[in-house]
Amino acid sequence: MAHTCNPSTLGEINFSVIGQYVDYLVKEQGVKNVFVNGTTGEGLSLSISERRRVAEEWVTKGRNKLDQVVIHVGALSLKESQELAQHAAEIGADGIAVIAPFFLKPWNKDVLINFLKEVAAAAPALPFYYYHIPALTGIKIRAEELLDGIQDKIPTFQGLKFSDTDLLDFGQCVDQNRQRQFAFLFGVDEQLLSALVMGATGAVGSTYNYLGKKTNQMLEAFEQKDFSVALNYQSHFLIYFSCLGFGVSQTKAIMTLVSGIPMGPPRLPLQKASREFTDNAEAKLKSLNFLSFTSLKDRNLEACS
Ligand SMILES: CC(=O)N[C@H](C=O)[C@@H](O)[C@H](O)[C@H](O)CO
Ligand SMILES: CC(=O)C(=O)O
Repeated sequence: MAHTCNPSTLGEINFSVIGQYVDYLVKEQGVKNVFVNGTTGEGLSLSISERRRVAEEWVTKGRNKLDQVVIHVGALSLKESQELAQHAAEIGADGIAVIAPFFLKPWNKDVLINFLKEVAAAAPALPFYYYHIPALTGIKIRAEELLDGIQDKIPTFQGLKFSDTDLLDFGQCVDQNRQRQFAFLFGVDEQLLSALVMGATGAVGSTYNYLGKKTNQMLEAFEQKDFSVALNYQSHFLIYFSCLGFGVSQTKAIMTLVSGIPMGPPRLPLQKASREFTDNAEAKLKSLNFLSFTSLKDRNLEACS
């Protein structure tokens, strides 16, 4: 996530909370891998210099605490994407991820691969992940098709972050690459259990910021083949939380309530979650015994220093 800390409409980034955020994820949520400057972090709404600084902060503060820091370096400009990829390598990140460029669009698989290949080549020693998120990019090229022969073009290809509800496509990606050691990271948190059944090897998502511990319990139950317990986690928490709303603004508000770390509002064109949403979320979280910080809401959401 980016920590945009207002009063101004620009939503400046509050870099100073990143260290605290790392500690919270590791100690309170049992989350030791982070995906920086993606959707939740509003990576595409940040300037290149902001993206560089956020990445540096996560890598620095995460040293000896986090296992992996993967930086999303996708951009509309190939040149900017390459600059960010090279930067990620220089600062010692563990991997890079890229979405499809979404204004002037790659119209088929080969064109998309050509773009990704040029970005990957700017960081030839870093594992490369394709970030498939068609609902936001508008690029509907199936992941299964994209993966076919991808290592010939992108030798550093390491895996996929699959943020789409098409479990058939996801299952085919897994099935057709069985011999390869790819990471199949699933990104629709509400469907994670189904994706595990289809062969997901991990998950990347916004809700793990505050549901990391619960999700780890679900993964554990799945591992133990205790499917009714796993299903209970999936339905109880994620379906419950989806009533609250899962947009980027809402995630920041929920995360502030749950963690006590001021995430601040998002940057335009996103808008801060409404007061009504926050009050409702606070009441629901309280009823679930989710809040360790019950009376800090106003301070956390409004005041940032
Ligand atoms: C569109 C979006 O933000 N997708 C995230 C990951 O990619 C997910 O983690 C969702 O936020 C999550 O599944 C809640 O809908
Ligand atoms: C949630 C997620 O995966 C992202 O922020 O990109």
